[in-house]
Amino acid sequence: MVQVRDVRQAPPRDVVELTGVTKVHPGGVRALDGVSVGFARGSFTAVMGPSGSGKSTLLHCAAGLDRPTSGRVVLAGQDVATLREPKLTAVRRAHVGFVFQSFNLVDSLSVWDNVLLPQRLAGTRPDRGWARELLARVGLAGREKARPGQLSGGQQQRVALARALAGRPEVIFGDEPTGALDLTTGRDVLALLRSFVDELGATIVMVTHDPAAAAWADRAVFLADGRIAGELSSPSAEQVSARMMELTR
Ligand SMILES: Nc1ncnc2c1ncn2[C@@H]1O[C@H](COP(=O)(O)OP(=O)(O)OP(=O)(O)O)[C@@H](O)[C@H]1O
Repeated sequence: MVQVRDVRQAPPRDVVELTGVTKVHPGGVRALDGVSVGFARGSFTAVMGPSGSGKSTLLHCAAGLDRPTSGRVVLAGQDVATLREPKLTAVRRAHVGFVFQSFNLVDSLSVWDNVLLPQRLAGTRPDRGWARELLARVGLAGREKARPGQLSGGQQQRVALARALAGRPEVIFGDEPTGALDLTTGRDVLALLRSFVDELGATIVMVTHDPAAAAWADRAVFLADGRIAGELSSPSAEQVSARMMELTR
């Protein structure tokens, strides 16, 4: 019998979907081994796992920064695993926002120009009203003219958060976004990420080593030896720590 899906009960569409993704790095390291995982629109996912388990490789493949050896990566409706440059860069610029551990702001540009830079690179007209709203939301209204070097680490990361969302991307990837921040500042950044999801409908995928950071997510996905090793929904820091202990045993 042909199954017809009832669209009224359709689950939220995955913004990013990896199917059977394997990545063998130069030198023969199999960093990902048949990974299948999806990230639903409007969700916040933490990707966790022991050192060397493939978290960064997963993030890079999911974001179209790296190409898998085999498998499919559908991002915003396109299989980025097979796209060639410059189309791949164009898709990434149009649909993906990034937040890194080391902020990655351009020191020679003002806060304002940093926030608008991805849209300018993508060749789209920056939405200045939205950028202003985002800077206010992250607590930096009035600091548009400052240079990154004049700001604290927490403030720089908040500029990066506004930048990540300024182009209204389909998904924001975070690579240890709180890794360089102290506890309180890191918590502020996580609260902002949470509010982006809850209040603005953003989709966030964040690699982290920190169980307390993962507890801000709707879901924690675990990797071990390049494979999915389970997940937790609405995880607590204690549950995440316990799972990590099992994986590193
Ligand atoms: N560019 C590369 N060339 C060769 N090997 C690589 C490359 N990048 C990653 N690897 C290897 O792939 C495996 C997975 O690395 P990856 O950085 O994805 O793991 P990770 O879980 O993010 O680690 P960590 O938590 O230490 O950052 C490791 O064995 C690593 O040494």
